[in-house]
Amino acid sequence: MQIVSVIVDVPTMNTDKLFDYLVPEKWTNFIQPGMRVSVPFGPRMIQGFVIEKKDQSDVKKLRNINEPLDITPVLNEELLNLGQWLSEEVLCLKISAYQAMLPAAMKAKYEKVFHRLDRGMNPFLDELFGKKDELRWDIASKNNSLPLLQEHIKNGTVEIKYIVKNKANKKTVRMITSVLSKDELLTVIKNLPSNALKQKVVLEYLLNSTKPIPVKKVLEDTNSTSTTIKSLINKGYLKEEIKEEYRDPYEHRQFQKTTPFQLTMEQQQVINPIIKSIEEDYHETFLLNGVTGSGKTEIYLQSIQKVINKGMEAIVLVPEIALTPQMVERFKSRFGNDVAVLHSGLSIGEKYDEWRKIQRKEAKVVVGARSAIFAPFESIGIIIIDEEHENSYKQEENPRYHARDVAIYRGKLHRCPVILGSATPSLESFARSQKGVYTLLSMKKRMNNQELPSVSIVDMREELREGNRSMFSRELFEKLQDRINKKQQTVLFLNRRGHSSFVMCRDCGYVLQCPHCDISLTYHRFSNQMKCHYCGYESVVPDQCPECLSEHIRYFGTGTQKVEEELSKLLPEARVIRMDVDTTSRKGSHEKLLRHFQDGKADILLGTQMIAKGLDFPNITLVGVLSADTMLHLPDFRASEKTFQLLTQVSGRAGRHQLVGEVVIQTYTPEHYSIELAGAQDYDQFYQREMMMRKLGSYPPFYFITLITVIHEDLMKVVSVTEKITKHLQAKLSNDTIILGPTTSPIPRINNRYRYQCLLKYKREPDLNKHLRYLLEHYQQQITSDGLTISIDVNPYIMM
Ligand SMILES: Nc1ncnc2c1ncn2[C@@H]1O[C@H](COP(=O)(O)OP(=O)(O)OP(=O)(O)O)[C@@H](O)[C@H]1O
Ligand SMILES: [Zn+2]
Ligand SMILES: [Zn+2]
Repeated sequence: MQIVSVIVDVPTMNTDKLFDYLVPEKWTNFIQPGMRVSVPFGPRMIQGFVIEKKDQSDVKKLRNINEPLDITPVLNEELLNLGQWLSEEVLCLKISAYQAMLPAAMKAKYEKVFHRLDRGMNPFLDELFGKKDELRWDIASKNNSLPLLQEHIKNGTVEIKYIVKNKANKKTVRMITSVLSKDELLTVIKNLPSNALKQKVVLEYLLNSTKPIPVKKVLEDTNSTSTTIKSLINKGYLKEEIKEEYRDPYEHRQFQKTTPFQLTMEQQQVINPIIKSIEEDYHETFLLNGVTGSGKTEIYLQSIQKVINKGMEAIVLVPEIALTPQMVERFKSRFGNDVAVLHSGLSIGEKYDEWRKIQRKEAKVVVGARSAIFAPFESIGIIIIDEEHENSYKQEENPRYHARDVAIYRGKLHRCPVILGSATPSLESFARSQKGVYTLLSMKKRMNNQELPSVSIVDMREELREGNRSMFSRELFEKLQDRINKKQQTVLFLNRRGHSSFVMCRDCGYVLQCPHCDISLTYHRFSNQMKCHYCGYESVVPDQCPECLSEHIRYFGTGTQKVEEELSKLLPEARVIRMDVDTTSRKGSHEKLLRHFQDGKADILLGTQMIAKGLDFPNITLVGVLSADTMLHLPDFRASEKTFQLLTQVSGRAGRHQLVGEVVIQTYTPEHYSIELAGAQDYDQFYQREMMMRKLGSYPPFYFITLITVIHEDLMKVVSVTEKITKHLQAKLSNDTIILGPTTSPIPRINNRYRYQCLLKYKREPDLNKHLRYLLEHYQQQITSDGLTISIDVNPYIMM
């Protein structure tokens, strides 16, 4: 008897365990762990992952699996174990861990159908089903036939079936070739009846080709129809075949092959220990701390080359926002078709195809955003995380994992190096390098010994005092003019995070709020509407203050559009490219805008976070930061760190090649240490200062933190559940652990649901996850049926 244990696609705590099923004889040898199967679960068919095979089960009456959904396993043994580990580490359901590892196309899609059981005479069913046995739910619903069908289900003439659909479809193309020799073809053509003109054209077209040609191309080139082709196939002159084709997002791009650079002394020193660990097969985590433009990417490329030479594979993670065409190009130009790329700009089908290249070992290197850490490689020789300090490596929904932790887990298993690279490492990572947990590798010099750009910090309060009301300080404006005269390029950076355009009454100070969330509405200039970024609520912009009826109500804050307008007034001759969510939402637009800038078709690149990273253009000699401190005031203990990192990153875009760079940072709080030290580009000093603050506040890296948020529409309930959770943990956890709460969350209400939280700070709580799991189980009933949400974030990056 063949039995398999399956994790089923039902996302609740109750079902977060293995269910046993029998494997019908015909599939005994076929079914393997890691395959997806469809299985009966209650009255439905659902998708599941086979975790293990066994001969015995404690369950008496087992049901059969319905059918396999894969030919080969989609999760290998390593990934199956990794999912188990992940679910324990971040307290998520196993099914969500496994789903996170696969491309979206492989998530189950369910279809409900009615199945006719009685073939007798029934006019209603005859009409509804026609000659078929099955009828799709949505069609029945459209016909308003559901109530009558319900009757038939009750008396057993119809049943409901659930079908698990595979969304993961492969792209295929129809190809044709001639099966005749050239001479035979010529004879056929000669003997064709005179009215078979079209057939003649097609056969003549195929005279000179021996390889299969896509049908589509033949039709286009000969201006014929598929009927013509079909009759030629029927006559036995042509042969048709179906070929699978990858959707290649970079199909139309040419990549010029690059060769490795001769490494500088500093680069050589840094790469030696990495190569040693590749050659001698041991795991080590390196923190590669190199200033912007010091040549970190070249270190990655040459290390990967070593790995490929050994016949092994490489994973490279890049923050989503930095997965620019320029970045992809650097890898594709060095390794050609060995590179697969995974990021959110690809369509579902393209992602699926890139993933399959990896699974089939047709790619050696994957360059991708966070989830590429689960690439199904089997002999990994190196894992690289570029810009390791980026918060986007933490997933902010279940499973709430951090790619860095997964990287180190896999690195240990594969006995290979893990490289964390950054000009501004996260405080946690740098602290670990100081303690010797990670090996620190530093590069302090830029290529060609080019100086880091000089930074000047401008106090915008001073500007205002001296009568300058513009969003540009006099210094920045002068420099902007100067670059335009010199035909050099400028990057203007506007920090939008934590800073949106809101509408305020100038008389009474009233700010327009979302009626469902305790947060102000954002003004959208293009549609002239107010929008809530949390729940999607929209309203028109009022021309009167709802509070005091004053007409002096208008929007504040600086959006990229507003800056663009101002630029066109002050510097009408400047050619500006604006890059933000609005101008880059269309596929390929990001790439196009950057190419424009690179080709010198613009003087100023104006943008948000998305231009802070990865840009490496020789003609950029000025970087202006319009509003350095907007992030500083967020209720987040990492606010200073984020500000420092971002300012350093943006500044690093200037003067990377021959020309010298300058940076102007505008701020209202020039005395804040994160701005001052970003200006001085002094990471070490910043690290010392910030560590002191973290120690004072009992924050990471001195303490671990876990954030519990309770959400429900009934405020009383939220308060009482949070209180009970806090009490429970107070009783269970050690006295050294700090428990803050219950308190309202920084955003107290989203979409009419109230939010309370409890923050844990601890040095050692080996049983914490056990206690937390107990709480989740305890509230399971209310979570499934009463709309209660308890979100647990181990090592949170968003404190709202
Ligand atoms: N050994 C070398 N010889 C000559 N040029 C090099 C060498 N290494 C790197 N470069 C070039 O120097 C420039 C900066 O290098 P790179 O972009 O790799 O730096 P980085 O540290 O990754 O920068 P950032 O973190 O700021 O993006 C690039 O144009 C790169 O091609
Ligand atoms: Zn008012
Ligand atoms: Zn809202």
